[in-house]
Amino acid sequence: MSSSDPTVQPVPTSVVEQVDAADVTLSNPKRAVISLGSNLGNRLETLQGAIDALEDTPGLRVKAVSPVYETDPWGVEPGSQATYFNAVVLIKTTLPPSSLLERGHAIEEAFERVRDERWGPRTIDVDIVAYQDVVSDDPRLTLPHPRAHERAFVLVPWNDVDPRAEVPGRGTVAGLLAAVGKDGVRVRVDLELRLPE
Ligand SMILES: Nc1ncnc2c1ncn2[C@@H]1O[C@H](COP(=O)(O)OP(=O)(O)OP(=O)(O)O)[C@@H](O)[C@H]1O
Ligand SMILES: Nc1nc2c(c(=O)[nH]1)N=C(CO)CN2
Repeated sequence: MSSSDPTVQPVPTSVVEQVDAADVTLSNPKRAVISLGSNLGNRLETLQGAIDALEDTPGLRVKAVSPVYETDPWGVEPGSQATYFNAVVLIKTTLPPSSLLERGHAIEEAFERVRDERWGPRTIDVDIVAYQDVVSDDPRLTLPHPRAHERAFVLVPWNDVDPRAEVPGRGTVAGLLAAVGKDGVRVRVDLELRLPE
């Protein structure tokens, strides 16, 4: 169609600007790091289900999945809860952080997670560990996750999938891991999570 076609209305500049802005967002996905944990029910199946649900999210692609770790429950009386399976996934997404958190909550609900006690047992926990280099102290979504830097069950699998990673404002994952140690975090080489196709 030629630009002189009299049936074509000119597109207002404001619309062109909006479409261009949306295109930039779509072609400019952001990196984020998600921690998954489960210590109730079929832990491996639930972790895989959460990964598949993340991949099924419009505007989100799972780029890497860590090995599975069996980990001692952190933050509670030793022996008071079953061990966790933990993993970390790297994603690229055009969703803003708030929508990513919402999606994480929806996945937790789909796996019938109940919230009755702090750090209580759960079928699935979906934590946003980091979103690009965003730093925010908003209690609804604190970035990076306020306890990620002290949790070996996050740092060990994160280091596997991105050995050069940094926790914004805290230092390198490798350095933090050297300080925290790997106690209570055991790789399960007999198990595997699939990267969705
Ligand atoms: N980075 C984050 N990732 C996930 N939730 C967050 C984050 N920052 C703040 N929150 C808020 O924390 C609230 C409680 O989250 P949740 O019940 O998963 O905590 P928890 O897993 O028991 O403990 P922890 O936060 O120590 O992992 C969520 O409703 C959410 O709004
Ligand atoms: N090992 C382990 N401990 C935890 C975990 C977890 O995923 N793994 N999650 C918690 C709350 O987010 C509290 N404690």
